[in-house]
Amino acid sequence: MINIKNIRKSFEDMEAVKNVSLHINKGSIYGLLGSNGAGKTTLLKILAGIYRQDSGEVQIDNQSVFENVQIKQKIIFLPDTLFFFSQYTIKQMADYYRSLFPSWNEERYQRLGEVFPIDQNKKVHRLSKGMQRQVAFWLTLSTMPEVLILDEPLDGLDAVMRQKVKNLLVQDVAEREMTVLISSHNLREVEDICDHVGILHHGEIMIERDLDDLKSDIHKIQVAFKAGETPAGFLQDLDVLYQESRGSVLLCIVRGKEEDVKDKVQSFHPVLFDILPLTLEEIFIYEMGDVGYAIESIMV
Ligand SMILES: Nc1ncnc2c1ncn2[C@@H]1O[C@H](COP(=O)(O)OP(=O)(O)OP(=O)(O)O)[C@@H](O)[C@H]1O
Repeated sequence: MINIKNIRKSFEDMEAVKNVSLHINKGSIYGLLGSNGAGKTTLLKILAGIYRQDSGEVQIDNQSVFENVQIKQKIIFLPDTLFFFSQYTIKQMADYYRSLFPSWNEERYQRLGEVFPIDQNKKVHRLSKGMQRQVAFWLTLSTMPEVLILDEPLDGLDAVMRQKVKNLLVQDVAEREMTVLISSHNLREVEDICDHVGILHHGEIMIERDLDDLKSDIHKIQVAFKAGETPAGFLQDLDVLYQESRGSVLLCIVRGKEEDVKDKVQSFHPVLFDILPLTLEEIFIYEMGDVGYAIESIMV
């Protein structure tokens, strides 16, 4: 559905996106993660047709996005800094969206008024930051987008509202195969809804995988040996991303299939051995460490 091929984008002499390729299937929720300044927002804006890439292709349903009005009516980009016309009420903003998007669904708009309990006659600018974000989702989801591009989408929402919004997103994906691309630093928030993740660093995609596959391929192990000494060859046998000693216990983050890691560790006859899954946040931290993003003593 979304195909990005070898795109590059520079701002003056600074290359923000370097030869990025991505494929996002229809009906999937893709988490775009990355360090500060990695190029996430630039990539999202290229995909939304706001920026034009310097080279490469960006296609949705096999059509180029930039200056393509038809495709742009199917996409909504919700930036981290929201825009509303000053002086407009929610109702007036809804009129504007209604005129802009042929796919606007009035029944959905009215139903979502129960999820977002805000008076439609209120001026959007006078609402709190979190309430403005609720309005943004209210209007956005009423347009029934085929592709939803979200930059830090849950910022400012309270815990109940975050859950409600996540449920609405998942519901639209399940019921009408909406495709969602989310960029967020809040990995705990995106972990439970994304099915794919891509990690961007210095403008390049480091990892792009199905989230379950990614999680099944990286583990935290705690291991200790008789006499407190790590046997020669133990670490060389494993694909270690990070290691730290705590007394006689060695803590490691290792890549590999769980069964293979278990077999290798057990062949060294440890007196203590635990293998634990990692959260997406931990995977992100250790993968970033592997490409030289400083991590020290952050084992959790
Ligand atoms: N309009 C612009 N003009 C010049 N440089 C820009 C512009 N927009 C982004 N950049 C630069 O491009 C790089 C990538 O920025 P971008 O906003 O895409 O990163 P990001 O991954 O979204 O970062 P963050 O997580 O901090 O929001 C940064 O070095 C930034 O300074």
